[in-house]
Amino acid sequence: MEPEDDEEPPLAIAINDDVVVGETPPHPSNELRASHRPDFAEAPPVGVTVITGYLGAGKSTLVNYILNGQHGKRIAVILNEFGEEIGVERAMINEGEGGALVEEWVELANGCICCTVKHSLVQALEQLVQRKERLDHILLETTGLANPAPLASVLWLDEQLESDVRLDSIITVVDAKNLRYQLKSNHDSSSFPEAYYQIAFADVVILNKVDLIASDDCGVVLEDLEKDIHNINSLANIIHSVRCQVDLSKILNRRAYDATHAAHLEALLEENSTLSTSAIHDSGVRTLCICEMKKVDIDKVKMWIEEILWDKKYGMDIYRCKGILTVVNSDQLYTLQAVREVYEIVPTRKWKEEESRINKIVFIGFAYSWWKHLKAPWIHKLTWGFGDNSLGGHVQVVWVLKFFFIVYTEMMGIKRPLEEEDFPEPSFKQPKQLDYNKKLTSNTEESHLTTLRVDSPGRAKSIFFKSQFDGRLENGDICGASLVGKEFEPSAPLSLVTSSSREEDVVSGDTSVWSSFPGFIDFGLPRRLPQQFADPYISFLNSSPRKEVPIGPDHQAGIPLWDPNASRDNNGEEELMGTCIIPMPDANDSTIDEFRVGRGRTDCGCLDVGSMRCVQQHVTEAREKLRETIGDESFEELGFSNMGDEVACKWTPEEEQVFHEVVFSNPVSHGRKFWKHLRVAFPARTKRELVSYYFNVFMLHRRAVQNRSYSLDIDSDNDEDQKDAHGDLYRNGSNSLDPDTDNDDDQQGPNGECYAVGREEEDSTVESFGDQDLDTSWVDDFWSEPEHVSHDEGSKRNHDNTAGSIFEKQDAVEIDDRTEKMSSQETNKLYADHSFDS
Ligand SMILES: Nc1nc2c(ncn2[C@@H]2O[C@H](COP(=O)(O)OP(=O)(O)OP(=O)(O)O)[C@@H](O)[C@H]2O)c(=O)[nH]1
Repeated sequence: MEPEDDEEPPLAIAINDDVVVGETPPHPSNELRASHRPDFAEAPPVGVTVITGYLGAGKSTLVNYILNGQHGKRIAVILNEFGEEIGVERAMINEGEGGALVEEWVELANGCICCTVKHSLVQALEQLVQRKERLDHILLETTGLANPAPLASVLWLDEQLESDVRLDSIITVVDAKNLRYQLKSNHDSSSFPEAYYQIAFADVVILNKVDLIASDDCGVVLEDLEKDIHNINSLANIIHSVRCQVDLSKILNRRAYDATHAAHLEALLEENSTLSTSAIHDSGVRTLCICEMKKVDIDKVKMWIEEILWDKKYGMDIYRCKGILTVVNSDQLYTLQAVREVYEIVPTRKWKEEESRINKIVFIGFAYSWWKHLKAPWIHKLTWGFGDNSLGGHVQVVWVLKFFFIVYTEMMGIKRPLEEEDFPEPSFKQPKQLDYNKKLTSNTEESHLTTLRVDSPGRAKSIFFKSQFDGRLENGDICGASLVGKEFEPSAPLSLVTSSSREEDVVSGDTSVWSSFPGFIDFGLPRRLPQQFADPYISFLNSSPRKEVPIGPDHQAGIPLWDPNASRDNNGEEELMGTCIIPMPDANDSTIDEFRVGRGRTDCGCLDVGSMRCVQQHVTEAREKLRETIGDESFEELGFSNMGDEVACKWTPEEEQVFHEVVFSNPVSHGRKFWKHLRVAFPARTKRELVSYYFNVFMLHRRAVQNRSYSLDIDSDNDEDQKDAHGDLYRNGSNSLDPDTDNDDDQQGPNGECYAVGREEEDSTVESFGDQDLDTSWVDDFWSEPEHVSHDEGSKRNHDNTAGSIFEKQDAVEIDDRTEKMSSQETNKLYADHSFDS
């Protein structure tokens, strides 16, 4: 296992313009200490105002108001957005006429600031305060679904930051129109926990949108709302506002953490530390993001939005929607804003020349039924809303956790895009890789046209202390410099959407493949180019990476001897030996035979019985039946929605392609560890997601194909050739996607039917990992190359590997046998065991 803890964390943002390009920037934590910065040693700490509030309450309105205010302060803003909002937010931000100007845009697609990106937050702060001499204040706008507790703990309790940054105050913006509903729902059913905690932590509550309260009973309603707020937080100052136009002296430099407030905050933090994730996040909330390049007809969009918001036509309960639109016969950028059923579409400004005109709409709301609809044909209706009936590209549906974290400051006065030189020169050692790049690019260009995403909100894992946060995997480096210094060193093999050596290839890399990697900066900034493989053949010389498993009494669990006479009176572990815990069915019961496991389905009427499609259909039916039986809530809670092929929905086709490529390009026979490369290829994916995808989707698909393959159809020379997520053939080690005509029939059944590797699911699924952190460090040590599953006892119709790899084959059989026998429970246990080990 790599000594990750010793590594420097990836930089959040290359914000220090004093650093010469090419030089390693100084470690931020060193920079942070006043002793290392004699020039600024005396400078007072920079105040950080946390602006929080539920979805659509008016946080951005407040930020815009502050940035444009005549306060004379140089303000930096850190913005953590939820879902795929970056494009939307960025376009919507008023860059300030005479007010603050945006200097830098950075996205960290790592999760909710309150859950998973605290580490990145600290780094961003560290780097901001390095320029403290030009900075008076920092605003930190959270997502509408953030719990302020972890932020408060980072800003207030963190000793490292103490000297340079101080928590000035927590401002919570609430929506006067919707607050009642949110608090009542929280009271009745624990929905909207975020709204509750945001008020609980506030120093100031801005009771915004009072203009939306009917004027007749406005006074009474506001008084009641104030009572509600004070019931949650008696210390909060409440300010009424319309469009957050408040006296800024009541917002900035409050120095709220005097003795009284500090005690209050401390008590809250203490209380919060014991809360479970589900207590602080509404687990039903999802994000759906739709992108479309074509210009839209604004009337159709309005009709479509009204159907969604007002008629709830697609079963969605939308809490929040925002978007940018490019409209026919107009060069104006239109913004769409909706909070519950109130919406507006207004022209905001002219599209800039360098901007790519796009429609991008983000919906956030209660989610269960969305998924059903996403699979259903309403997608077509939905895109029909955009001008014409054709999709113009294929629709991707993915479930991903993605949040964006943007830092911009007013110091420079103009945007400073990253320099071309900030990005590493790629090395190109394998000409074949170039073909693959081209293929990937062309495959994905069309899919760039229409993108449909469903995002899931983050779940808090380590609530309080940043030391608990493992930023390595989840915390991708957005500027690339630090990754290049570590995982992307020239010799490090990396297989993903690799770059080519030519300039035009760099340009052609601007596809949705790139956009599926959150670790780059979108909107016109140069793409970070990952490095190529080292010589793939070199590791042929290495021995098998398989680890030795020690045996003997020192390493194995003790199993007591069977004693038929053991009585329950005995204490100790023997007492249950021989005692039937789960009653077994009566062997003489004839009805049991009917349902005997292993006989296959008796009720299947599919024409393509036994095909992967057939299996998938039955699994889906069983899943739906189970959902009906146990109810949606239990279904979600037990993790069934994160199990099996459902997991694939959280991945874009491009990501899946890269996943396959990475795994197959790092085969056991080459002594490679694909987990390591997966982590590099997917810096924003958690270990849990990687492992989950591997076991729930990748492995089951492979097994499905293998189970249906005939040994005679397989060219033994190409034993390691694999098909990727979309059925394209490529060869391990060579990274070639060149189809091998010898293997054209690899996936044909006895009657010549074709088995495409697609969205199928085998009869078994692997259980989800629940809400706990999955420590997959064992993956590095133990499960080095489980993908090498080439022999299948069960199907007797498998690859017949002949010459040249006997040693590998033995390994594979062992691994295969073990996975074959693993039930989902056992698999989970295996994860758990190894998490504990490591
Ligand atoms: N009528 C009315 N609308 C307001 C007021 N304040 C903000 N809005 C509108 O409410 C919508 C949401 O405002 P934002 O500032 O984007 O809300 P937010 O809290 O940043 O939203 P998220 O980023 O989704 O969390 C926008 O359409 C605003 O124009 C107000 O006082 N009255």
